[in-house]
Amino acid sequence: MIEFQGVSKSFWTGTQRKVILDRASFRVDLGRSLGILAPNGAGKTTIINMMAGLEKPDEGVIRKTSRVSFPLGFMGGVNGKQSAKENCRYIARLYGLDPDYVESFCRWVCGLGEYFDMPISTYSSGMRSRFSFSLLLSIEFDIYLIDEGMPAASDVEFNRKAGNLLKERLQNATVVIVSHSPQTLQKFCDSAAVLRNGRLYQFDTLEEAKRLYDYTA
Ligand SMILES: Nc1ncnc2c1ncn2[C@@H]1O[C@H](COP(=O)(O)OP(=O)(O)OP(=O)(O)O)[C@@H](O)[C@H]1O
Repeated sequence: MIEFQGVSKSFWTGTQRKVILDRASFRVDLGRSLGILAPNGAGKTTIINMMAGLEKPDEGVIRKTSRVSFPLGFMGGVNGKQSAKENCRYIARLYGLDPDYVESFCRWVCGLGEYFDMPISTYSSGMRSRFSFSLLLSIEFDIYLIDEGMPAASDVEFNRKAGNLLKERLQNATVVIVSHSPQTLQKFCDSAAVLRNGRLYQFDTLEEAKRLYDYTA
């Protein structure tokens, strides 16, 4: 479970305050995947980062009682001077997992060939996405955080393999996915919310969320 209690977050732009959340309270329960709809710049990435613990609220409390993933595509914990092999073995140790297992799983999923043993700084953005996706899938979390705005991998074979693995993983896990597109959320979510004017409006169905989203778009 992830619970936001009276959480506020805003940024000062130099001329005005950009409000992302204004004393918002909501929770994400295990087994009930949540899709958050919001237009560009509304604060989707900021909310995902707060759930991951990468960004702090200005006020309020964020409580977590489950294993929550880093956001899909997050490369902050990866050392660009080292190879995918070295990085995934290191991260496996941080999570108390078997480095041999994590290495062979990632090597198989991301399909980078000899680049898996070369420094990450030599990868294209698509190759980085493939590596970070495989790393996320190699670790079992209760709640997976997905920001649809992150750079995507364009390799068809990889997308098929990773998509199937993600679907399998989500049978026993919960996902929080943020997107500006209702179609993306349809595939994953049991409930939906709309982020608007600092508030998160939660709905039982995506249809209801879409109505508010379309109305305010
Ligand atoms: N550190 C910061 N300082 C100032 N403004 C920021 C900062 N981080 C984010 N913002 C602003 O807060 C708003 C929300 O940013 P965020 O990246 O969370 O939006 P988003 O909904 O994910 O956008 P997109 O759909 O374009 O990915 C934007 O207007 C952004 O410019």
